Amino acid sequence: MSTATTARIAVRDVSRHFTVGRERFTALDRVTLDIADNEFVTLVGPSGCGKTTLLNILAGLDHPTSGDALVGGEPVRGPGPGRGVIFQQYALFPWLTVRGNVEFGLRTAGVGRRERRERAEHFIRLVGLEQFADALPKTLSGGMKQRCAIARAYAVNPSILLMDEPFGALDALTRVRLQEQLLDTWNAERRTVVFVTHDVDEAVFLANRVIVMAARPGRVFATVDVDLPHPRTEQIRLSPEFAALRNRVWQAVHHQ
Ligand SMILES: Nc1ncnc2c1ncn2[C@@H]1O[C@H](COP(=O)(O)OP(=O)(O)OP(=O)(O)O)[C@@H](O)[C@H]1O
Repeated sequence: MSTATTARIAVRDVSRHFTVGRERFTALDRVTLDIADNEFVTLVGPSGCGKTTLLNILAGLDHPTSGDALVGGEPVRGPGPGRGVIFQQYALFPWLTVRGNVEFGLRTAGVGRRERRERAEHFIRLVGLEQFADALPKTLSGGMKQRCAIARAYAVNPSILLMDEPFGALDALTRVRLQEQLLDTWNAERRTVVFVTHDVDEAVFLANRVIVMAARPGRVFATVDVDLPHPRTEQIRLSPEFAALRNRVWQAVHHQ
């Protein structure tokens, strides 16, 4: 399978209104932003600022009321294989093993048996689940299920990964491990990643750029470039540079 080369995202003046009863509610108000090929961007902001709405629009699961969401210069009209989506709930098929889950998308894409097997093995190894390739989801921990979901999303070779609070339901330690593993995976096989989180530390640790959103109406409030080196180790997490960036993002989120 080839990887799409057009993973550039352009959001142009996107607004999204919802009508509830007689009330018209502005979930997104003229959001404009550009995300480059292979960039890792995190979206952070208070509850209700439109993070999920924006991600859904990029996924093609929702549409702007006005404005355009473009991927590789083309308007997003619906979901597509070039964009993999990972949600907070694991969304694995309970009757399929880890390998079966990772192979599933490849089968739908018409990939032959042998290549399917090879690609699944590769991504299962990349997320460190090789010992559990034949296990069913119910026998896995939350963190392992989420690693399986990441392997499954990666396997179909999307050029863009859209992740909505994927580690939100996990304990702090598992969360930190998965952040490191996600970055290892991203360093090994670059993708454009848009990652929604409530967690300021997570937003800074993962990103090349943090986009801070504000609510009522949902909009881009601030952008913070994260120039911390890779690999991002525990040492980086404990560094004064990390603390300074974290404080900037924290201020932007909490003193809007
Ligand atoms: N289908 C819908 N119908 C009506 N209102 C909606 C709908 N979807 C979202 N909204 C509203 O739009 C606003 C933005 O919601 P969204 O889920 O995008 O925010 P969020 O920043 O992801 O929030 P959270 O961090 O709590 O998940 C919220 O006020 C929400 O109530």
